[in-house]
Amino acid sequence: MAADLGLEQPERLLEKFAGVPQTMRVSPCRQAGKVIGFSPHTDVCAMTLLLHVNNVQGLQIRRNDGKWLVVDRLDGALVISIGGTFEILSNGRYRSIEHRAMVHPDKERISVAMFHCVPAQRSALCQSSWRAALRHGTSRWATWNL
Ligand SMILES: O=C(O)CCC(=O)C(=O)O
Ligand SMILES: [Fe+2]
Repeated sequence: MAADLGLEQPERLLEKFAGVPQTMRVSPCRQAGKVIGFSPHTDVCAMTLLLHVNNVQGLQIRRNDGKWLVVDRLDGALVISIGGTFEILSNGRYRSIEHRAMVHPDKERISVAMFHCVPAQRSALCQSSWRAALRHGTSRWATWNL
């Protein structure tokens, strides 16, 4: 992805978007068909790595036709999603997908995410950089300094 974005120093991507881990536990609910664990959203960070820890499926992504598609759980596999930061920095070349997570009627659901984000204290500067990225396209990203 870094190469595709035309970065002169692809390894700098790792430095800029440090990972913040978070564990999510969603309690079972008998009325699972009527409630949502995580409401529809797109992640704001650059990239999310998600691991479904126990054997309880629940993640769904919204397809272009508006229908929800179940993301099958694969043992030990990470689900990697693009966040809004990357969508902006790539001028929409990489799209942040809308997703949600459903609850299970009788099993707790546990997932662990690593959100790769711009550090919060730098966000004001980032917002002006995003605007620059939008104006000038991805080539500006190569010289984007935090
Ligand atoms: O637990 C999941 O499957 C998704 C969680 C999620 O979308 C999030 O925390 O942003
Ligand atoms: Fe999410």
